[in-house]
Amino acid sequence: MKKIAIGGDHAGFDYKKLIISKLTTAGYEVKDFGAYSTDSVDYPDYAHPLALGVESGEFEVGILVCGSGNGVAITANKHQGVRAALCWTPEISALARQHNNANVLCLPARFISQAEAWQIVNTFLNTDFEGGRHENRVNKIACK
Ligand SMILES: O=C(CO)[C@H](O)[C@H](O)[C@H](O)COP(=O)(O)O
Repeated sequence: MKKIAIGGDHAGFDYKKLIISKLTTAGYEVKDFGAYSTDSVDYPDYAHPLALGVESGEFEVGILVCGSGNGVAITANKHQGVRAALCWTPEISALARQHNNANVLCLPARFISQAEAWQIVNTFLNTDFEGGRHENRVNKIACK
């Protein structure tokens, strides 16, 4: 079972809480990197520690939630080995895994419902990288 890191800012707090509850019920081991309330915070303070955990290999998958999903995605993608994808439908989420081998899922809490968020998470966790022609492309992403 995958070890999952989850985090976000105040805008993602309620969604994060719901996703943690569903993941735990499903038997996943989940580490919550915060934020821990809806008090206003700065998303890099949570996205950087989570991305470090994925970069180091401690966590196979990360999930980040902020208002638009962009702040956390931009932050996480500063880390080598992190491929953070902003996903707003299950179809985009599947493609982020199949074609991009994304290892961090970024959710826009202010633009999707909680039910949609869970479908997107579920798809991300249950879709494999296709490899093949995509392997070489993904290998070219990293800056040497
Ligand atoms: O980083 C973001 C936008 O790129 C996130 O959506 C934040 O959650 C958002 O900026 C927070 O906005 P707020 O007005 O401070 O609640």
